[in-house]
Amino acid sequence: MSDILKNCRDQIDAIDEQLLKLINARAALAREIGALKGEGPIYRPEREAQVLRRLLEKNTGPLSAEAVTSIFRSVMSNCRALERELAVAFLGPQGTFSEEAANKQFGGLSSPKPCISIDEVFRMVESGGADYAVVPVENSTEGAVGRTLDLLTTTSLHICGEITLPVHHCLLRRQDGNGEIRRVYSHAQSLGQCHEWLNLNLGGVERVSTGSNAQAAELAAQDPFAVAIASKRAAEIFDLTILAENIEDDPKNVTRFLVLSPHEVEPSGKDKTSLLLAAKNVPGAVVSLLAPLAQHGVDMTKFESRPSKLGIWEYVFFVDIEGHYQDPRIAKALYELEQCASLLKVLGSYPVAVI
Ligand SMILES: O=C(O)C(=O)C[C@]1(C(=O)O)C=C[C@@H](O)C=C1
Repeated sequence: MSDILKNCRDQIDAIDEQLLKLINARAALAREIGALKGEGPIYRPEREAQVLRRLLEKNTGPLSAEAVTSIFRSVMSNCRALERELAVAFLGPQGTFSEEAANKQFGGLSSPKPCISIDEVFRMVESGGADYAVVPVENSTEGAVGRTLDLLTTTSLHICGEITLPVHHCLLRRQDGNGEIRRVYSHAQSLGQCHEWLNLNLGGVERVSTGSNAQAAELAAQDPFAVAIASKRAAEIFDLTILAENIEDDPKNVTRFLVLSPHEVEPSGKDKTSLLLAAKNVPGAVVSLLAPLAQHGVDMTKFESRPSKLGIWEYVFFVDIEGHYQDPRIAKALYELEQCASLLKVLGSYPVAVI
């Protein structure tokens, strides 16, 4: 071993010892905080967002912003686990993008609860079978996830966080598969996100939609004439060969997920509020819904309409605004909005996603 290499490694050993002491000192403080929380929630998304934002401001590299957030999410996850383990429900099975999103937000999952449907994810948390739910809400190519929006209208849970996940799809096949491809399995959203690529490369092949991409990978693992569109992680789990990578039509394909729980979240300094609105059945009512937001200078980041289940050609609106419902300016705008809407439900205020 060269002297330079030995010297670098000796320095790394010394730094690791310091890091170990410091991380344990941090963990001991987190445990102390845990004891102060009593019956209150252990996971504080607003505090975690503040910790990450502060570190990103201070980061001078060479570690990237992504690396710093990933390391510190894992540190906080381990500190949190000393306070109490959290059960997180998501659309399973293992290997879905929902699992990846949940892992990202919580810095690893000590008690994962994969569910068979989005309905089941909501139910799991509503019935106390899990502490948090992670559900997809919209994709940059395919738009809203209708089932999630519908369930948000009736749930008692609050949105307490958002996760943005770049989504890259792979074409997967059994290791021993060769010859004719007769079927391509994937979730309908993913088939849509790879529509052009499929037209160009697998034009005549039947497209079969499945409950999840992971299920598609599982089916392809049993079918020598099939391929699946799923993640790299699904390829590992189901022992499949990657025939092609990044086959999504838009290379900037991103899915946004929501985190839900029975608890509300305190302001973090950079928050979003999601609202469910319905307009009165009079001319100009939809336009008047937007007036209080404009008057108070509240920025809207999303406006999505969805057929209401109550009547034909009646709609509800999902609106995201910048700010926390406890901010006096937002509170005023919401009060005025309530006067002109036939329905206003605050679905939750939560920190804007950190990377
Ligand atoms: O500040 C707290 O409330 C903590 O419990 C500490 C800590 C952390 O490790 O920094 C852990 C869990 C919470 O979600 C937020 C932050």
